[in-house]
Amino acid sequence: MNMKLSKTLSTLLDDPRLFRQYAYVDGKWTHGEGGREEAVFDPATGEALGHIPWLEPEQIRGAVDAAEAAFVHWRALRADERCERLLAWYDLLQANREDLATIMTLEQGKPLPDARGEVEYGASFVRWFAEEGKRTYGDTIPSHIPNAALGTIKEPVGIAALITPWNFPLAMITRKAAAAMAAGCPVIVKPAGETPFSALALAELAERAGIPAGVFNVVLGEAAEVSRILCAEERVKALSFTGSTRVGRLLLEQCANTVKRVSLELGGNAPFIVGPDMDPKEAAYAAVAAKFQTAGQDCLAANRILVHESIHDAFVEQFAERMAALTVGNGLESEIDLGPLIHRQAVEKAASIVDDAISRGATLAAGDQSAAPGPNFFMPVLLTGVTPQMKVWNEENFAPVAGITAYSDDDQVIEMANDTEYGLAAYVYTHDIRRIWKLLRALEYGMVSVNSVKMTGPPVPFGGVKQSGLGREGGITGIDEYLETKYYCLGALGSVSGS
Ligand SMILES: NC(=O)c1ccc[n+]([C@@H]2O[C@H](COP(=O)([O-])OP(=O)(O)OC[C@H]3O[C@@H](n4cnc5c(N)ncnc54)[C@H](O)[C@@H]3O)[C@@H](O)[C@H]2O)c1
Ligand SMILES: N[C@@H](CC=O)C(=O)O
Repeated sequence: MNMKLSKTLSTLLDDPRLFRQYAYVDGKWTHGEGGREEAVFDPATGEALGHIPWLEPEQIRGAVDAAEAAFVHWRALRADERCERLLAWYDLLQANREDLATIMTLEQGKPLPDARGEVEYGASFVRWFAEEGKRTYGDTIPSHIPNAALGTIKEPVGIAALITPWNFPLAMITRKAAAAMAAGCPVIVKPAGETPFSALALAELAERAGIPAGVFNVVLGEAAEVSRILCAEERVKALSFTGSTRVGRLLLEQCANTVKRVSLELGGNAPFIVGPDMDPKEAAYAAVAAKFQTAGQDCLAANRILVHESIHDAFVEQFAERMAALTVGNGLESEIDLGPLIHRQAVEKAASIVDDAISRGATLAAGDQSAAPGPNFFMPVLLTGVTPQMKVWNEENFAPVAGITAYSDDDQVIEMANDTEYGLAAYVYTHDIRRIWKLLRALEYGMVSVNSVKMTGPPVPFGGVKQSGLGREGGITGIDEYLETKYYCLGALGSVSGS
């Protein structure tokens, strides 16, 4: 392990113990028994921030043993007792917000204000589910059987494996883990190899909050190997995955043998529809906000911007002006709007998407890559004349590449917007109530946001349709992913049971 570089990250923290370079299993910081490890890089500078061990298969199964043992006690706690421990975790997340944000900016690259926002956002799920755990009500069922009482109770499903991506390294964990833990389930988190340190800081704070050993575990290792073991394990009852549709499909297949509960939050290809009645400037500013957050590496990023032909040119002009004002640089510096992309392959993918669009007739309206401040940076790009034949239309570009297309009427834009295998989120900008209702109903998306860039938060049932996923996270439905419904029939009660 490179102590000099590790020291560099820890010296930036008020509490250096939040920077951990071990896995966390059964309440213990754990190294890999086979000596395998992986370096973690700052995408802004390319420097190694530290190293993480890869656990061996037996150690991954050891995490399942630990979770199995912890389940007995954790599920037996009253909901309000679990709530207290989760609220203590929430308080610690808030108290350590600045350090958590620094760790996140260093490993993920997003600007520090965005990282602070994500810590706040991630913590909000812990508070929400801490409370929601007290409301996992069952039902009373009017009996059709003589002298019987019927009903349901909710029980924790069991051990949950949580596999998460690098673009939101903290909130994608807490949205799952807090729901599972509030329901009474222990969790085994497998974070992305690019951003493990946020997950490990969460583990450190969970321990300080009094979450018992084995309830919150973080395993590290070769992604495909770890996932295969967790999916094959019969004792793991639920898998919740956030990441690409490609990997989501693989994991769904791998969970078939043990018939697990599977929740998938996968890729998006969000249309951003602008109606003819909109002020071009208002709509363009909103579209820039919906496109460039986290440098476009957001499942909710506006991927295809569809603008009514009557205001198309004015919209493009306003969009370009607003986009030109965005600053690109190291997220630790002040006044930065876009940090780096996660790694060099992401930059290469973005460049190939732009080249493909230009070769198929799109116009490069803005986006000079010679101004990029480093090899992992990609300057915002504006393409006009985008068509369905282009990758920028069909693929989730996950980069600061905006593609704009003109349309002529509502029926056409509905067809265009739905022309994708994805169905996560869609944006609609118009003040015409009839158009709003028509689009809202016709769009094949799990979430539709009208005249608002911000759409997420703890009360929201977050999730997609089509190949964007299965299930919902957050909201009153989020905890159901970790609960079984047990039906009971109490027979031979005598006439007192009523109906
Ligand atoms: N719908 C949502 O809520 C949501 C939220 C955030 C990100 N995402 C999606 O995530 C994607 C970007 O994240 P990413 O690049 O980290 O995704 P990814 O699918 O490459 O990786 C996600 C996780 O899966 C692991 N993984 C990678 N390859 C694997 C394999 N072969 N077998 C098992 N596990 C494997 C990774 O280590 C990581 O932990 C985008 O498609 C984005 O839209 C979706
Ligand atoms: N912004 C999304 C994460 C997608 O990448 C969220 O709020 O969950």
